[in-house]
Amino acid sequence: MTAPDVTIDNLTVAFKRGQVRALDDVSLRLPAGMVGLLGPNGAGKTTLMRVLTGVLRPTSGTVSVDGTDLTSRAQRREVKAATGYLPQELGLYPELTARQFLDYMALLKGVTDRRARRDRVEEVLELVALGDVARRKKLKTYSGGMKRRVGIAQAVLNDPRLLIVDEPTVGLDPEERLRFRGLLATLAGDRTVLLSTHIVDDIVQTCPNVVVIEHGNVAFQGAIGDLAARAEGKVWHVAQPATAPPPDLPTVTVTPGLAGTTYRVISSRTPASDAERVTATVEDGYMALMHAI
Ligand SMILES: Nc1ncnc2c1ncn2[C@@H]1O[C@H](COP(=O)(O)OP(=O)(O)OP(=O)(O)O)[C@@H](O)[C@H]1O
Repeated sequence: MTAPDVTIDNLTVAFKRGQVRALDDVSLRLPAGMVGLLGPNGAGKTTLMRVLTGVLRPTSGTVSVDGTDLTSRAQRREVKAATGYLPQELGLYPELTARQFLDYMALLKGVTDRRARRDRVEEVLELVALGDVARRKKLKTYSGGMKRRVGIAQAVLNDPRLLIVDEPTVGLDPEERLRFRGLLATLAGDRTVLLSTHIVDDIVQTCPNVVVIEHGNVAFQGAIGDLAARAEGKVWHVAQPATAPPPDLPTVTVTPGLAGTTYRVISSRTPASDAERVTATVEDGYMALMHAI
């Protein structure tokens, strides 16, 4: 497999007869490997993912994976083959085992040959490390992390070039979260995995590249280190003897201590005479971007 080429050009998605522009003339190039997708609520992330999975047709613009135009009705079959999707809420059938469920999903995806289906289901179960349990147990007995792994297994049944994963670690305990992150990184290889999440740490730990969407526009696309660099020189620790925050400055963290509270704030100017400048993180970069500082 060569590195996939995911290209989005001048993508606009309008709702309500054009009154709402969920995406407004968005152009992006998604490289192979893991790409984080960040943005505040209502920014347009879900709309972008729905277009990329072929569920939603854009108002204008083009999206292609290895030359397959995802917005074309004529290429529907190719679109299905090119993309895999793990939505936030994937309906699993509680009375089925993972294997039975995946067999059914493979059938829906057009694998009609029984033996081919069985082989592929075994492969993906192996890939997500669910082999043994899946043989015996019904899905209703699975933990959150195991269910998420079944979700990923169904999304990669067709070995897609572009895998889209929406808020996958919400509700997982810390250990399950780490395991799941590891699984996504393994799957990335030379495909593109687009990971949408509000958990910046998930992106910091797994994604070399990141896209930030705000109000339907691309606010940032590039290397994760460059997003952090966006805030370099503008991150301060301000200690307050009382618990009143420094006025009007975006606050990244608040750390209570014996001598008072320390606020981590973003500011292009020294916010207080005793403020200490500190190294910027990705979260700081995101905050600086959102507040146009
Ligand atoms: N079917 C629709 N009809 C009308 N407006 C819509 C529709 N779908 C999305 N929108 C609007 O488009 C904008 C972008 O929505 P979208 O769901 O893509 O945001 P999001 O970034 O995924 O948000 P969240 O993080 O909360 O899931 C919002 O203003 C939303 O209200």
